[in-house]
Amino acid sequence: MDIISAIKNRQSVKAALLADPAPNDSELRDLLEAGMSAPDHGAVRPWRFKVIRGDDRMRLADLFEAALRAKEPDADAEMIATLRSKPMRSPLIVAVCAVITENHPKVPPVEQVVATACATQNILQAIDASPFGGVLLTGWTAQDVIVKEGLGLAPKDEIIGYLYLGTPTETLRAKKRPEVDPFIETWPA
Ligand SMILES: Cc1cc2nc3c(=O)[nH]c(=O)nc-3n(C[C@H](O)[C@H](O)[C@H](O)COP(=O)(O)O)c2cc1C
Repeated sequence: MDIISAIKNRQSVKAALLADPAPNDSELRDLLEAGMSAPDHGAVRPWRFKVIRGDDRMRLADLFEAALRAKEPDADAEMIATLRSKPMRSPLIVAVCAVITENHPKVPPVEQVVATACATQNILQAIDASPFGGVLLTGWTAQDVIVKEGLGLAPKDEIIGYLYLGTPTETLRAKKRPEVDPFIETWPA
């Protein structure tokens, strides 16, 4: 497939449809390397990839639970169990983070977030071109300071999302994408 068709046909795979085998360390490195060609004002390289594999997903579940208990002391067992189950859906998670350089003379925090998002998209595109599948998910935990701290981040930093990875258990059906024309305007009108 040519590159333009590959971009137009990329799609995510539901986390629950991602099973073993997940990319091994070498395969994952190759996928993450696609992030290195993201546009990046000032070459700040704000992205960090926290790899959480196999049983270590339980540690992420522990962190999510601690954050929930702090946020909602009355959280019941069902809420806790639902949250804890999230990281267990796929065999491998990469928390894609932006470590923000504050007071950068040229590159405001929003541009560092955008650069990390661009890196994420490159990685999603690489995943789509591989035998593996992936999806970027967030939820409230991505903004939570306890989760950030547990992942080794400061409150100023951002969790762009949790990239769930594995091998798709179903063949994907092509998705219909929106027509681009409604999104195009000539300015000034
Ligand atoms: C920053 C970000 C966070 C997202 N978080 C969620 C999420 O928490 N839950 C969800 O169902 N989709 C979320 N999505 C959307 C999915 O990643 C995905 O794009 C969506 O399932 C549609 O699939 P597609 O990529 O094939 O169009 C998020 C997307 C982005 C860019």
